Amino acid sequence: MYQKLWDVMRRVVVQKRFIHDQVSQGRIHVKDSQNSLSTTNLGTDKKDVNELNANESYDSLKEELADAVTPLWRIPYHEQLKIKNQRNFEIMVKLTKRLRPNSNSSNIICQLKETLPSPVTLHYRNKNEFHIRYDSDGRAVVGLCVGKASKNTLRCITAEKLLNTHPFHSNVAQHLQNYIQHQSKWKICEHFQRGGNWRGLTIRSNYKNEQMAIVTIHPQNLTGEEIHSEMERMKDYLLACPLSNQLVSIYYQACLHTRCTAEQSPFILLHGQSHIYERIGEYDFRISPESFFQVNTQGAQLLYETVARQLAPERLSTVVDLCCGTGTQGLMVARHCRGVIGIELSRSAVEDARFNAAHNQIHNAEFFAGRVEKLFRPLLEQLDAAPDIAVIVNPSRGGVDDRVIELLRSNQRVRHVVYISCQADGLAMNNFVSLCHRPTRKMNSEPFVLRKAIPVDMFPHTDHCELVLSFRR
Ligand SMILES: C[S@@+](CC[C@H](N)C(=O)[O-])C[C@H]1O[C@@H](n2cnc3c(N)ncnc32)[C@H](O)[C@@H]1O
Repeated sequence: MYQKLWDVMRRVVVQKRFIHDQVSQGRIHVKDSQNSLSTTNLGTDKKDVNELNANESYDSLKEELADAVTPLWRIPYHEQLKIKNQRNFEIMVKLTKRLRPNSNSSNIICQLKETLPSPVTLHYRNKNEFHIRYDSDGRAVVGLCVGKASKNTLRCITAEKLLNTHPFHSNVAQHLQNYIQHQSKWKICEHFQRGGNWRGLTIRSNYKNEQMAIVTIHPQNLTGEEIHSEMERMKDYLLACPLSNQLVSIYYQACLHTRCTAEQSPFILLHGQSHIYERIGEYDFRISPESFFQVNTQGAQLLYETVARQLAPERLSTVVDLCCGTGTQGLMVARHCRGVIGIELSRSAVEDARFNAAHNQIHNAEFFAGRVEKLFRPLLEQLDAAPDIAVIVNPSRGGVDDRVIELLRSNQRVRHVVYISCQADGLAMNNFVSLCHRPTRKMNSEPFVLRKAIPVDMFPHTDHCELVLSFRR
């Protein structure tokens, strides 16, 4: 049943038919898109979802967006977790087959725990990246896109009905949309060569519901002064809207490409604070406009606690946090070990990490900006006196370069690696295989053994899940 459900998630049309069948057979309980919920037995999120959906209706566009962005939204949360359990089991079967081609598929390579549920299932995203496009009537929409430009089916739909999106974020998007529709002389930039300026809006928020808005525009041929005066007008408009007291920071970025780093094109502060601050447990973390931060803060706390338990660094261990972002994970174990060293590509995230260490009075953590595939070797050479090195690896979806895995395997003082993957059946699986395969002529060092896999659900209603893998030797 869950295998079927998994396939269904990927194809929305089939999804609806399948879920209809399952419901009529009483196997699963789904939310009715026209009105609250169709059955009882809803587990932990029953009350929230009931409250949320009462008297609400979804038009077909909103439903299409919900199906694309949150493909499990019709299924109660405890059923979603079963789907994720099954999915993670399949990932472990795949990994087992790659490492032991002759093995029986019911015998997976390590202990697989049940998926840890997200502490919050509704409106959990602390960041949304909205697009700005025209609708079929030529009106500006600040929302999320579904469909494909190549097939001429691309549409931008407002996100206020999405279960994972905070109403405050949709609120700011709505205000900007009103501004563009009724006040601005600028057009929307849908294709760089065809002119137009408005491109996107990113909203970040924290536990206090304070928000940072980052508006992305294409400068085209406008002068700096023309850009700045339009941005000032937009800022004044947003600050005159209801709930604008929550908008503690407004930036814009004039960007010539699909995405620009701060080095390519600076983020210009129009209003308020330069950063927002998020709290996880007893720690406060500063976040810059472009730094990575886990999108579900309470889920992140669960993830970091899970990783810390698996890593269990000793007093004399040095913890190396590869792809450390703003330093969150490493800083949360720093008090339990000799020291923490983080490597991260984004300069602004590294500046945040250094600030975060000082701000939380952690004095045994250092952070370096650069690529792990370049910086990890010299770092290990500097650590030649460290008795024990425990490594956290938390890269983007593509995993880390082979050279990083070779270094982990060839350094005998690395006895423990905890790898966090948001797409364990993608390229990252090559990393897991390389850590564990038996010695070859190219990599003849002692392999790691995968001891435990713990899925942590950071993304309710979607088909994504983090997987924490604990490797030892
Ligand atoms: C999934 S995030 C994890 C960040 C951090 N561990 C956390 O929990 O917030 C992945 C991070 O890897 C960084 N990154 C991607 N490729 C990298 C590379 N080659 N070298 C160093 N960092 C990289 C990204 O900038 C991003 O901050």
